[in-house]
Amino acid sequence: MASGRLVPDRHALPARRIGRFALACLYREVALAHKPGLVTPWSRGSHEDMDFSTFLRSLQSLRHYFPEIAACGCGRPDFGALRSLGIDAERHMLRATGGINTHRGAIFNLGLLCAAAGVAAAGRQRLEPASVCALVRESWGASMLAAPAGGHDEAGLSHGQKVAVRHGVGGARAEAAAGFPSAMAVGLPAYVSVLETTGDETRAETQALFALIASVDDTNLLWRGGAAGLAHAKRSAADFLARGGVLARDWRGRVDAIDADFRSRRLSPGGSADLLAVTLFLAGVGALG
Ligand SMILES: CC(C)(COP(=O)(O)OP(=O)(O)OC[C@H]1O[C@@H](n2cnc3c(N)ncnc32)[C@H](O[C@H]2O[C@H](COP(=O)(O)OP(=O)(O)OP(=O)(O)O)[C@@H](O)[C@H]2O)[C@@H]1O)[C@@H](O)C(=O)NCCC(=O)NCCS
Ligand SMILES: Nc1ncnc2[nH]cnc12
Repeated sequence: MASGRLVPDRHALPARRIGRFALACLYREVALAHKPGLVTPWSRGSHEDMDFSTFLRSLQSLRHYFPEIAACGCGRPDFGALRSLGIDAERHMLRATGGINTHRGAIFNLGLLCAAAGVAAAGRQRLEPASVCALVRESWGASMLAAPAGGHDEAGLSHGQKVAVRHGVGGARAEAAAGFPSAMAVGLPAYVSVLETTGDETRAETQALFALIASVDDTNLLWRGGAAGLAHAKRSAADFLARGGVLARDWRGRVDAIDADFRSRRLSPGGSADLLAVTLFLAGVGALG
């Protein structure tokens, strides 16, 4: 694939549509009311340093990034071109939030999916969940595993890298490099099944989030709670699902109880929240083509 950001004008419209849709998916994730340990419009969850307005500022700072990376995808870029857009976007986000990491995972995951949707749109291929995920895996999977991480502290390691070393998990990079197996095999089926049964977006989103928490090795949970924290969060989510999930009559009360428990343990499933936004993107990508 050739590197380069120059994009012919005929790609501007689909790229804008793809990028705006990614932003809308991120908005739906943070706006979802009942979530365990995560920021909502009414709660900081397990976070002292951010709230809903921090996320809105972050989204505002990313409004050009997603259309831009989708447009870049139309030119069939190599990973280096995408990476430099991603690192720029991280900088904008950190400036807008006063140094708080709201969307680093999403900049990476949804950035890659926007670029893949751009590749497909430019090649007049149908936009489908499996094909855009396969494009991410086949086009950039090997390069993203080989690239150094963007988020560094004084020791030069991101939180994700530190827990990868300690606990041997792959995190955001392994998920994207494999073509988003958690979103495809866990988040999307849970979302689609509840949406078909109930017609209720909120319940479908909540069920998908819990299915993801029950199955993903979320490096945020590992960072904050260690192996015991991750295991506890997975068990709580699996138990919620086993008792009927969002199809149970008292589901909101049960989510709120799990939220209180996560907050008391300072647990936050930020990686699963990002993968909920990825799931929503995949659920709607077919309508963008
Ligand atoms: C490739 C990078 C994304 C680097 O990833 P790395 O694995 O090195 O780790 P992190 O920098 O720690 O970030 C990865 C974030 O990905 C999310 N995530 C976690 N687990 C998974 C998973 N299994 N699958 C998918 N995604 C996952 C998660 O994001 C959320 O957490 C963020 C908050 O994190 P953190 O700052 O650690 O949180 P706090 O607990 O609040 O910290 P303290 O309060 O304790 O200080 C939040 O933003 C969510 O989004 C992970 O955190 C990337 O950094 C990189 O290389 N970027 C360069 C750009 C690039 O290459 N772009 C390519 C083209 S787009
Ligand atoms: N709603 C949310 N709360 C906390 N961290 C997150 N990372 C992504 N979405 C999040």
